[in-house]
Amino acid sequence: MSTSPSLIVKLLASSVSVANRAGKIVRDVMSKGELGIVEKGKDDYQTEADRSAQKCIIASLSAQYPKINIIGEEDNTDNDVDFPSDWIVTDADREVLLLNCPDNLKSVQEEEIVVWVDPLDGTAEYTQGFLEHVTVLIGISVNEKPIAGVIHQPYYKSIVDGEKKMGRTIWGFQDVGVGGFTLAPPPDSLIITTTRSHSNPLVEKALQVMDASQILRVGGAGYKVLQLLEGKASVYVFASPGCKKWDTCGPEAVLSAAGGKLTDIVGNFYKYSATESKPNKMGVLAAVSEDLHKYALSKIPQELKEALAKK
Ligand SMILES: Nc1ncnc2c1ncn2[C@@H]1O[C@H](COP(=O)(O)O)[C@@H](O)[C@H]1OP(=O)(O)O
Ligand SMILES: [Mg+2]
Ligand SMILES: [Mg+2]
Ligand SMILES: [Mg+2]
Repeated sequence: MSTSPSLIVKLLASSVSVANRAGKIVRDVMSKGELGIVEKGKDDYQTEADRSAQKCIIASLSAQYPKINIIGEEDNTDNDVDFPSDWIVTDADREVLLLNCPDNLKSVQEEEIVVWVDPLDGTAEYTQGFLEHVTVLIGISVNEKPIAGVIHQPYYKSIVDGEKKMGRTIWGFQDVGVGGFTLAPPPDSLIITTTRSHSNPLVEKALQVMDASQILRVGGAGYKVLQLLEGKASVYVFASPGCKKWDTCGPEAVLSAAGGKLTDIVGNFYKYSATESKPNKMGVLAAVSEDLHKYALSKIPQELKEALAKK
């Protein structure tokens, strides 16, 4: 007997489709060459791609799910100003629509959902030409927890049925699994992934204590979590307050659906209700397995935890 998909399954399927569209906007702005860079703060930029992709995502999801609380990174996006009608996406990914919803999420109502949107994660890298690091992030949370999420990579190149394809969309769903890529085991030696554009002495201290065989410095929270999922890195360490809820909600949902764990640097989970403060003040510690997360956490000295708490 077939039943109609639950609200959460539909929302995840819509998020996959709209992330694809937002990714095309990100590529189109870059090919036009007019980035329209605005400096929001120190080492903190916004481009026309961030603004437009956010309009596309929020307008599309709020048209279909009017009672969901959707929180996007960019706050000066003139949502009322006209934009192309093809930015409103009402398609839903067909494969995701076929997923079975876990019993505990079957009756979730729109009012109980908070969606965190990072229309372009890795803006610094986008403006500097490190396009592979760029992702579009959509995180779906219920009862403060990320339960499903999407990481779209607009510049991922592949060949599908003999044709070149640009972009891929990875999704994760609690108790269901992940899709859109092939999950790989962690590397044999300890490889850390961390920031390339927001480092400081505390970030460097946390890297030193890990005794890693290699440190990868790449942009974006989404891309670093992808590196964990694809076996390119073992642990993601960022002992600094710069990330916010929209940076981690989607990636955390995908990582935990794959059996991994993302917390702050002292091992506490972040909470994703709409009333939570936006900054992830205590940094990020993530790994593709509980064991690796535990190991990395055991390496962080007490002084470092205290120094970050004082920031
Ligand atoms: N100091 C900061 N100011 C603004 N955003 C930050 C800062 N540190 C981190 N971020 C956000 O977290 C993401 C991951 O950080 P990093 O690449 O440094 O590891 C960044 O791409 C950026 O998201 P965004 O590009 O969406 O603004
Ligand atoms: Mg930003
Ligand atoms: Mg971001
Ligand atoms: Mg962003």
